[in-house]
Amino acid sequence: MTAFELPLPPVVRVPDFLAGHEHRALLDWVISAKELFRPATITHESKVDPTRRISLTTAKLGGLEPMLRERMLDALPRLMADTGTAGPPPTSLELELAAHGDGAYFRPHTDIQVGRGRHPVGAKPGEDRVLSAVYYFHVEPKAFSGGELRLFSFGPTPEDDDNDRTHVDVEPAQNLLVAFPSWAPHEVRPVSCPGNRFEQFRFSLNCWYCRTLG
Ligand SMILES: O=C(O)CCC(=O)C(=O)O
Ligand SMILES: [Fe+2]
Repeated sequence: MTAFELPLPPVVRVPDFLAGHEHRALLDWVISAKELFRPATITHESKVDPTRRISLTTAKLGGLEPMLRERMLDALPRLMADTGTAGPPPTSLELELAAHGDGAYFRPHTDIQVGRGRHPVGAKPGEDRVLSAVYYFHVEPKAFSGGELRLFSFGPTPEDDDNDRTHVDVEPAQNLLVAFPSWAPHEVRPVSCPGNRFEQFRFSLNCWYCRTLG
């Protein structure tokens, strides 16, 4: 039973984000670029820690990078408005591809450091992440289950499964863009992908909109 209904961070969903041919080109490219993916490190720590995160990532987007940057910049005014993000617009973008296979997950975390001893973790020196956006795509028929993006209510980042903590789950649906403030605690729920074939993984494009914070 949920003891308290705590406020959730704002989350924006943009269905059918890319045009059909753009979505297909990205999927084809990622499948062909399997060798570029490496075990993911924890956000701005250079170590791989499978107790906290199991997934594959690459910052290499090939020839699709200019198109993807343009789409993400086009979406920015709507994402800022709908998440209630005030202040000057972000000054740079950080892009990364992720592939979650069988048994993959990313335990609860925030995409920027918060609290004592924090330092900026944005794309350029001094910049911080302001908004986090994730674009989901996969082959049809979909071969994985789970992998929901779980956003938690305000409060400390949960250490472990905390079923009492108010949360909202977003299904990583085909061609969906989701955005939320980078300070919001969230996780990727465990993925099941029988056969563990790379082309059937849960694919995503992570985008962080960055600027210096006052
Ligand atoms: O793939 C997702 O749904 C979120 C990924 C994430 O939280 C991250 O890479 O920081
Ligand atoms: Fe994250």
